[in-house]
Amino acid sequence: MLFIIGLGLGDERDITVRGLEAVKKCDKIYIEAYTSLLSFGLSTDGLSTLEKLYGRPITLADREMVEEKADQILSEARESDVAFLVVGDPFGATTHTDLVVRAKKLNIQVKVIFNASVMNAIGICGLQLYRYGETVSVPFFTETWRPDSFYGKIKKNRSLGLHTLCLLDIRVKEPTLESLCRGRKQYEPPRYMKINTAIEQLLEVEELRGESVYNEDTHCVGFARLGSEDQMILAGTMRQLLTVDFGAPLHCLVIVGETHPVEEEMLDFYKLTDGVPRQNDSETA
Ligand SMILES: C[S@@+](CC[C@H](N)C(=O)[O-])C[C@H]1O[C@@H](n2cnc3c(N)ncnc32)[C@H](O)[C@@H]1O
Repeated sequence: MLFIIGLGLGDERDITVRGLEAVKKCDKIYIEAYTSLLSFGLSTDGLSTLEKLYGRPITLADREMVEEKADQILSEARESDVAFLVVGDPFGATTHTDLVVRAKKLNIQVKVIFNASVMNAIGICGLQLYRYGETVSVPFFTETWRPDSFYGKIKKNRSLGLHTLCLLDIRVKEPTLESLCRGRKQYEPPRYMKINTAIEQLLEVEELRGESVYNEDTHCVGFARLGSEDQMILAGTMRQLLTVDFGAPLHCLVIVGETHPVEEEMLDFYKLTDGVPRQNDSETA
């Protein structure tokens, strides 16, 4: 049996009771480590807090492993109970449907155990989840690659008065250009996009495309480390948020659409007034 288990957003204590029970009875445990940040952490003694909690070793499944060695995970799941852990929810933002489809085609039983996702945690700012349009991803721009497909989607959402969740790029285990040329893999240090970079890139694209989809005065909400004790949530214009230090990753950004008075009332608590938020939200984590 293949158990696909959501770990939630904060730390190792956010696994559900049902999830923990499943992990404890599995013969092998993998953790997906490329679409989210392990604030759950691999500690310096080499044993992660998760491994301590479960009393079991965990294999880090990076993108290469999940994409190239899924067969190994699946053949183990055919013979025994295997846990595949995902930070957040297994089907929140990053869908692990590929693994599920492959398992089902091989007649391997799959059990999914849900958890909180960034997709619902953003509800804390008061913007109603059912008033969002399509979620977009903002990739890191390079000198030669500046993809802007998010722009059309944001335009559509805004034309309908809907909010837009922007998920920000994560670069983990990216091979260096040099190593690709030499055929021997070496990796860039991990990079997590900050809200400031995302806003810079969004404004750059607006400048280039010029379709007046948003501008520096457009209202947004920035979120950092949702679900952690020190989560940070601030509402302000793009200009205001551009200079805020949101601290350590992970970050995401919401571009606010048309608001209902009830949404406004809640959002007000997170608004920057004279550069200072009315409320620090860490106590609600
Ligand atoms: C591809 S999604 C992974 C979603 C995860 N499976 C879930 O259900 O939450 C990763 C992106 O979501 C956003 N994100 C994930 N966790 C976050 C958190 N705790 N606080 C703020 N943003 C977060 C970041 O923009 C990050 O790059």
